[in-house]
Amino acid sequence: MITMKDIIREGNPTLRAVAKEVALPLSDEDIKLGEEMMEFLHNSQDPVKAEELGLRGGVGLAAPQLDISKRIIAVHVPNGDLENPEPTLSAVMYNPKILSHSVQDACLGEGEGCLSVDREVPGYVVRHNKITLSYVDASGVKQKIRLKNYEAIVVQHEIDHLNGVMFYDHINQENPYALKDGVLVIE
Ligand SMILES: Cc1nc(NNC(=O)[C@H](CC2CCCC2)CN(O)CO)c(F)c(N2CCN3CCOC[C@@H]3C2)n1
Ligand code: NI
Repeated sequence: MITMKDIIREGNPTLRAVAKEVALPLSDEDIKLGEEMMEFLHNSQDPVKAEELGLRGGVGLAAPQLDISKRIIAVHVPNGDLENPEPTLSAVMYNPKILSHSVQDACLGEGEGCLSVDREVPGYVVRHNKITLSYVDASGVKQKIRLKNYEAIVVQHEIDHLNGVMFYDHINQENPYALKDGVLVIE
């Protein structure tokens, strides 16, 4: 089971490497890894388990954060409306690829954090508001989906990890809260 000790922190060169595509058909090992990554997200969002296991909350995780330089991400984005238990997006994605994106940009009003970064880095992380994404799912089926707003932000943060990009690479050094016209701030 994945816990915080398995997550590498900034300074580890794997976080700055470009991860390799996984071979198809998916190996049992890669399928098992994806399952463990998703289990981590579920545990991290369960107050009792997160407390028990000392987990920081997570809505996404990328294999390089486990020192595994493979193009695998897991995302589990709960529904904003806590009454509705259905997550808005829950998937393990192999070889995810952004095919196209909106001109419109967006950022989280709260900024971003990262399980591999043990410090607050304030500022807006400007990303694409909408993306069209292809990936291979855990059953080995090629998927093509469109995401927007919060779900699109989460997936872009994870895909950045596959390319050695950290969220703070996007923050404007002069003025971390500088915003060009038309950037959607997602609260
Ligand atoms: C936005 C948010 N980021 C949390 N952490 N950071 C992460 O997930 C990093 C990835 C996210 C940072 C910004 C975009 C992607 C992990 N990253 O480093 C992987 O590369 C949260 F934990 C969180 N939520 C809201 C939903 N809540 C449901 C109940 O359980 C607690 C949970 C907390 N929202
Ligand atoms: Ni991260």
